[in-house]
Amino acid sequence: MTADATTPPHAPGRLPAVGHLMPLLRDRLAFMQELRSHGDVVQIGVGPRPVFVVNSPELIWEMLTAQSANFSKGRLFDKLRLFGGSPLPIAEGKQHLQRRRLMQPAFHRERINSYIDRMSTTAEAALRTWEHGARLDVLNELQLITQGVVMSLLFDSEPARDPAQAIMNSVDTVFQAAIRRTVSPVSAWEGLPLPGNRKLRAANALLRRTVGDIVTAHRTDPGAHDNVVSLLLEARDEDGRPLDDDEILSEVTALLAAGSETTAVTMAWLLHELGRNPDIEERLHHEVDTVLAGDRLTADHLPRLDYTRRLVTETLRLHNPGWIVTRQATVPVRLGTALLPAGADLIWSPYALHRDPELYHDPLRFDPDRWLPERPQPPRGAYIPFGAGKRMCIGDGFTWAEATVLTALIASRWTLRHTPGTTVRPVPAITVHPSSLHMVLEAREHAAAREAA
Ligand code: HEM
Repeated sequence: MTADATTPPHAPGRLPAVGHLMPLLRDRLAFMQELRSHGDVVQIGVGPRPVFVVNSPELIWEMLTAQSANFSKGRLFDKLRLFGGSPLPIAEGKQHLQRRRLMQPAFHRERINSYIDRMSTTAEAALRTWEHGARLDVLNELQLITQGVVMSLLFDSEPARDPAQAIMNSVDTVFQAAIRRTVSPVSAWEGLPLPGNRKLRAANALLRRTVGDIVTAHRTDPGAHDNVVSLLLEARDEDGRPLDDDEILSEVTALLAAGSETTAVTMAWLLHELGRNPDIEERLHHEVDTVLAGDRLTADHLPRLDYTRRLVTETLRLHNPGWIVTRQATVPVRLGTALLPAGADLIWSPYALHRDPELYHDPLRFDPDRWLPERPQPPRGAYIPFGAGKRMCIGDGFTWAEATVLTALIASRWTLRHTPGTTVRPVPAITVHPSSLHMVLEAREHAAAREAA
């Protein structure tokens, strides 16, 4: 270690015993963004617990790639064990590698192309229920759609709307409990029979029952399916051992949780931006009308939906669903000039990174054209909506396809208008979701007729 390596500085405003709990409770997102100005790695206090926030893109990249062996997933993921077991997002070491290898085939590019038809069918069924003039709870609706899409990947089928809503509410309850426990400085209350803990147990029981029924149905007729559950049922580890029901259940529940909320939130922000940027919406409509030309959307259309993809790229920058990703140092480490002891808790924030004014010109402006190839691109590590390295999101290709399909299908038929006087705020829970986002549906043929009149 060289002489200039030191313990990172404390962020200003730390109070005895509570640390930076006040700004974290008051406005977590503003606090995380403000930390950048205090250094590449900054120390904050979550109550008495020190946490190191990594702000520089080079060091985040280094932590996730070259030095990834020195870190475990950390506190947030530990709390996500509430979903049960040690599925892929939580598994460590050899177990992680084995599970990743096992699941990877389900996420190969060719497989994803084969899902596009299922994605369209699921989305179109939901869009057929939309009515001109109706006021839509955008996030809830998109959660149901994206959950349906992930279910079709996992099981080839979707539950009816009521069970789907119940599953979604349960996932939400577990997520909320995990984030509360991550930012809470004490954990003594976690095992007490409090209303929140009882609700958590009920939510978990419902998830395990519903998903368990589907797994059992697959077991009784294993050859009848070609999906992630059948892949997991056929899998064997190095010793030829199959996964047991609990392991399958926790993998499936984790994919359901990781894969629906994130994409739903991204799509909700995208529709919010379209609603307040009519010029961007018009360009999207033009592209979708030209490329689809009234045909059913297929995998062949996707590479030609250029503007749509830039729109998704920009949404994943400005409105990245992740505001906190955790790690824990398993050995003493050095990141840049920061020396961190073994056991140190670290976090990085995709949300704050993607809004860093040193990395992006006019960072708060929603501008899909900043991703035109002729424009200067941000440096390595500055745009990592899906993380990086061996723990990078396994669902990245799936998400690009799904978000492009959903955007194109919605834009080909619908315009969503904000209701006058609405203000939409970002709420940092497990993802950064929009506060209440209700929009009015306008069928495009009605909008065209209105403009012509
Ligand atoms: C907008 C959509 C999404 C975003 C922004 C997102 C983001 C992320 C990020 C940042 C990580 C890495 C976390 C870390 O480094 O600790 C991750 C991991 C993961 N994601 Fe996603 N994700 C999205 C969609 C999906 C989908 C659709 C699926 C599956 C259907 C999925 C499944 C997973 C899994 C299983 C992991 C753990 C991978 C591993 O540890 O090997 N995600 N995601």
